[in-house]
Amino acid sequence: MTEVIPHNSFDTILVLDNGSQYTHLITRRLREINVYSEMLPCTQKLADLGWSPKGIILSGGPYSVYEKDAPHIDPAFFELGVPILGICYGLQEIAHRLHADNVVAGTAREYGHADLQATRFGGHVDKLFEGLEDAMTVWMSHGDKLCNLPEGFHTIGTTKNSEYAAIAHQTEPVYGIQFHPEVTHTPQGGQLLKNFAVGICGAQQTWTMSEFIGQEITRIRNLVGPTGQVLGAVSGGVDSTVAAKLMTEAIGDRFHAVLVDNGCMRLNECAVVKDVLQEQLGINLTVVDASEEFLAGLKGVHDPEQKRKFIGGKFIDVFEEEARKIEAKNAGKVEWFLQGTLYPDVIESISFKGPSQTIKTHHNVGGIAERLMAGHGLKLIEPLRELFKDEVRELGRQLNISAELVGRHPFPGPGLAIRVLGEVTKEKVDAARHADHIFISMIREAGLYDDIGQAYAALDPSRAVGVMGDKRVYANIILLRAISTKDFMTATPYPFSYEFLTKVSTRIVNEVQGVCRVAYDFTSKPPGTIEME
Ligand SMILES: Nc1ncnc2c1ncn2[C@@H]1O[C@H](COP(=O)(O)OP(=O)(O)OP(=O)(O)O)[C@@H](O)[C@H]1O
Ligand SMILES: O=c1[nH]c(=O)c2[nH+]cn([C@@H]3O[C@H](COP(=O)(O)O)[C@@H](O)[C@H]3O)c2[nH]1
Ligand SMILES: NC(=O)CC[C@H](N)C(=O)O
Ligand SMILES: [Mg+2]
Repeated sequence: MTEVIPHNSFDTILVLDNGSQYTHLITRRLREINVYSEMLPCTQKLADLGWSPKGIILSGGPYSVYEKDAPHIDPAFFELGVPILGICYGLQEIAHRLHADNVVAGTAREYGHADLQATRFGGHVDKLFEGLEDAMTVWMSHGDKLCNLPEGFHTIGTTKNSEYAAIAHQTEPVYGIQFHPEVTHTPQGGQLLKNFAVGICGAQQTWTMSEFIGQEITRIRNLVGPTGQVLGAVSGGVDSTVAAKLMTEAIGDRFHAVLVDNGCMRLNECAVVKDVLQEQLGINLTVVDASEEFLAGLKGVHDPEQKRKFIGGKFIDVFEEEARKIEAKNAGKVEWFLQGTLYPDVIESISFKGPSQTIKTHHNVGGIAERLMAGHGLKLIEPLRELFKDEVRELGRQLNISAELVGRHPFPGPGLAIRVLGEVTKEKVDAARHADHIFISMIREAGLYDDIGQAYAALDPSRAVGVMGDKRVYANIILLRAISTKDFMTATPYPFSYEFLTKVSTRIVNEVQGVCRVAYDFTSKPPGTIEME
């Protein structure tokens, strides 16, 4: 039986990655039009693929096709008979394989905006530009170019610098474009990709989260079998909650969720997560209060990396113990461990980084999985590994998870421990937690929450002098941080109004014990990071 995984049950466009920074965007753009797409490195052999793509896109890449060590696509893909679209390096690869002299280093590099003029020939050749205007704004990023029209092709588009900026084979569904349709700077790029995937490859636009739920539940049931038990760590964050709800839909109480209270959670967090996951979503959840163990172990530890190391290790200890308890209670072996891996993690681990560099292997959050897999022989189950974050959010909405939870700001596993600078004590965590609660509540009341990528209050244990009620005080400083970001890789400080920050500051100084100053962090990332430690 063919396994129920997306590329076996949805029409799939295969993207072969030649190392471009934008390859994942091709996959994104196709998914946005409900066409399922997967990315694999350009070193993929057709013989090892094991499934049938409806069409193939060859991405851009940093190499020059004529260089000695440049990567080349397995020729078998060209014999497969499915439509092929080459983008930038991909176009150059199509031209180069027909004749080595077809691609040369250009005299002028072309970066950024270019004006493309399309030419129509009739028949399938025109399908790539169907419905697009003849004069197109496109976005380029290349130094090499085609110096000859490859044999058997028509030129369907030219720019000032590139005589063969777009080509189509006269009889076969093979196309190549020098520009990047996947970036938003190519306004008609989305339509072009749709023309290729839907119009040329005939892919059905069936990739929706409601379709995915049904198929994924079937897949989980087949994988786990009629009696298998699955364990999963949940944080109350979006990914683990959505994954846990999906598991519960598939196998009910044979899925065991564990939330660890590490003593550094936000105000009422464990109670709220328990209420939402257990009472509202019907997830079989155990909350383990290990707060004292964590706080005891953090005593005297000042170094951020040592704090993280201790928390990560302790986390696994607590989790392993809980796994044994659950096994004892169920009088049966737990065979599976749930992990909320997302597609960007998968892409990160498989993208083509070049012949001389090793391709990074996929790493798991906190190492919980590795230790449980090694120690307990648990197998990994990753129901979100084909999904992007916005797809996970949509999946959450389809699974009736509240908009509030689905839109939650990320919260790091070590929690407030990395937001109390230096040594962590219960008093300092309490102060940071209280200030954080005031800040976030005021952000919500002001209607700003969904506009901000992430916000929190941290505690600087240095002391400053203040005067409160005519008395001299010598107390800690609260640091407020809020950022705007697309992907959490880069970020800018959120532009609150002066009035808003003043109000927050007044409340924190008045209400939080041991604090006499409030500062707002204006640092971007880079050079700052989002968390303090
Ligand atoms: N307090 C906790 N108890 C149990 N598991 C936890 C805890 N904190 C973190 N984890 C585990 O670590 C994983 C990594 O957290 P991560 O923040 O990447 O994802 P998330 O919390 O599910 O979602 P989000 O990215 O929206 O916060 C979680 O999915 C969960 O499995
Ligand atoms: O689960 C997590 N465990 C961690 O140890 C951790 N450290 C940082 N983060 C989150 O990652 C994003 C980027 O944070 P930085 O700019 O501080 O690296 C931000 O969203 C951070 O909150 C973590 N999440
Ligand atoms: N973006 C690309 O794919 C660039 C391809 C090739 N490295 C060039 O410079 O032309
Ligand atoms: Mg989280």
